[in-house]
Amino acid sequence: MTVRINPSILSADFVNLEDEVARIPNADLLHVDVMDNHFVPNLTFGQQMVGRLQDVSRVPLDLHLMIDDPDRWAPEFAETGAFSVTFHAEAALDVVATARRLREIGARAGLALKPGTAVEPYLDLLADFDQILVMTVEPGFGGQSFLDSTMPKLERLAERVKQTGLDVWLQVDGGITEETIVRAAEAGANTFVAGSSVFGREDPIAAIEALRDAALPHVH
Ligand SMILES: O=C(CO)[C@H](O)[C@H](O)COP(=O)(O)O
Ligand SMILES: [Co+2]
Repeated sequence: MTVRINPSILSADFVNLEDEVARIPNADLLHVDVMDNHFVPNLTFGQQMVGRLQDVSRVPLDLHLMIDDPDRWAPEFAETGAFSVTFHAEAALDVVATARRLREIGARAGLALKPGTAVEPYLDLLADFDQILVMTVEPGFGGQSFLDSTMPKLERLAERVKQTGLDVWLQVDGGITEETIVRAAEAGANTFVAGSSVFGREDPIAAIEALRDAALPHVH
């Protein structure tokens, strides 16, 4: 069974990012939250910054785009060489065309769903995606509490992934701790984003391993 732990740089010290990135050598991917102050009420990184993070990180980048017009911008972020690019279904005009562009550029294509967004319209589109991100908090800020109400959506996705035999990673993001990671793993997640419970700890390497150990017995 595979458990992926992707620390979110949103909870790191923004004036020491190169040092912060070096604190998580045992992470699977570095989760980078791109926010445009329109899709969410917060502003973080642009392409130039993402490109520099890519240069200094030995861990590949997992971009989470919380931006308007991903049809236009997601491919441009993929051009930075990111390992995966995940955009929000609520913001996109054509989720399949955008996913195909990402794959053409060489990035894994991800689709994110806010807590209130239904999964049903996307269940037949899984073949076009490499991962689905079920947001377990409202996007915009780190340090919020995990929403259990999102777990049925994850269960439905896990069931469909199993039925189809597709290799689609199921990611959760928001409020992941050593306790909530168990519930998310039981519901079908295998890829876990953690901001405050990694970068907020004195020993992020140990925090990553603790999360991994907590999830491992429960992933499907
Ligand atoms: O996408 C995000 C917020 O929109 C972040 O990735 C997420 O909130 C991580 O932070 P924490 O683990 O502290 O909840
Ligand atoms: Co995120």
